[in-house]
Amino acid sequence: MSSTVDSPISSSKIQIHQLDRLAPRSAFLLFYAGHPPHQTMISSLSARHIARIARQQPLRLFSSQDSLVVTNVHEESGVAVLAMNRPPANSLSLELNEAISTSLKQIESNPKIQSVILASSNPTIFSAGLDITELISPSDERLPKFWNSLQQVYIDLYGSRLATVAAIQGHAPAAGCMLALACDYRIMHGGHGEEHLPTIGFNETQLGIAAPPWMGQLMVRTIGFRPAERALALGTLFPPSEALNAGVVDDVITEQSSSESNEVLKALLPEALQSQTSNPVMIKAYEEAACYAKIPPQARVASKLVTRSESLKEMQMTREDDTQHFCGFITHEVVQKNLMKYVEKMKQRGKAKKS
Ligand SMILES: CCCCC/C=C\C/C=C\C/C=C/C(=O)SCCNC(=O)CCNC(=O)[C@H](O)C(C)(C)COP(=O)(O)OP(=O)(O)OC[C@H]1O[C@@H](n2cnc3c(N)ncnc32)[C@H](O)[C@@H]1OP(=O)(O)O
Repeated sequence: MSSTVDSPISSSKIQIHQLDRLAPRSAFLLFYAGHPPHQTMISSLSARHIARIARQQPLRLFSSQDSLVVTNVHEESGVAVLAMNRPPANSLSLELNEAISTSLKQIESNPKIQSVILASSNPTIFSAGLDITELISPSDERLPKFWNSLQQVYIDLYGSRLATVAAIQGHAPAAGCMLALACDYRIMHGGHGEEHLPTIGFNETQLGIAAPPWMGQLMVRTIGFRPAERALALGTLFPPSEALNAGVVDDVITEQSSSESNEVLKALLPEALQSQTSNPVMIKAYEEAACYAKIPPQARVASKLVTRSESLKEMQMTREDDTQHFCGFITHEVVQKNLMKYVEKMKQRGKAKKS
């Protein structure tokens, strides 16, 4: 038996072949059909259940509005998109970190996909870094779990078999910058006039904390020892042209979106990103991702291992110590005070902006 399901989140259709007999592979099947499912929702539905609903009515696998991450794959070009979707700022909570890791693994499990674009559904913020509210008066149970989920995102992105391209539409401070630096290629939007320049960098010292060694080393490996040493100490947030000069990003796009939407992007982008089909950062990110996807994968992955395996091994070896340091540091009275002050300032700024 074969049936077709219209998905409310895209115009494409999911072919369901003899779904009743494919119980353990149902999530896979849907994923291969171009609809990477939201992990928790899919795992709570049995294949039999899905097949029954599919015969009766359009199947709502997940709503793009309440998914922390939205994804889509384009098998023809071997490119996928994974976009963070946690309003208002894509700040990294435990749940967002887990969603990024899970979705990346799902995309990796499709052998037809060779590249992924890491993007944001927010046109002005790539990611605001760690969700600072996770750091204030945290519970003993959640804090290490939270930090572990961030370490895991780094390991998954930095060590991915996929070529990873960061489409940085807007701000990317601290752990937001880490996400971008863990990718293979970074394209940043040049901003809309001098007053609205997005920035990228490790600004931790400005918050009274220091980037952990693996994050600091990521910057060192990206821009070199001396510039990284200075940027880390000062907590420098680079505007686009400075980020390009320093090598924090590989490309800066200054042109405005055209009125014509790009046909491949229409097929590639998840619904939450359909407004970005004429966005020059997305277009460039797709071109770059498609270019990587054409390289023989074994050779591409082997070359990535040459530059990344040592630091990944080191990360695995020091992971537990890193978690202990982080939890000890964050729960220190002085650090807590600094963080509270910082959040207070952030809220005041938000209020002032709204009034
Ligand atoms: C050896 C021992 C090692 C120990 C290591 C110890 C610690 C290391 C720690 C960690 C490394 C990583 C750290 C981090 O990532 S900390 C987070 C750093 N991020 C920031 O400082 C960014 C703060 N945000 C901003 O600057 C701005 O919001 C922005 C991103 C530039 C966007 O500006 P914009 O004007 O467009 O938006 P708003 O400012 O109005 O923000 C919208 C909305 O989002 C809320 N928000 C923003 N950022 C965060 C955040 N990081 N966490 C939680 N919430 C955030 C903001 O409050 C607004 O909310 P509102 O309710 O007012 O709408």
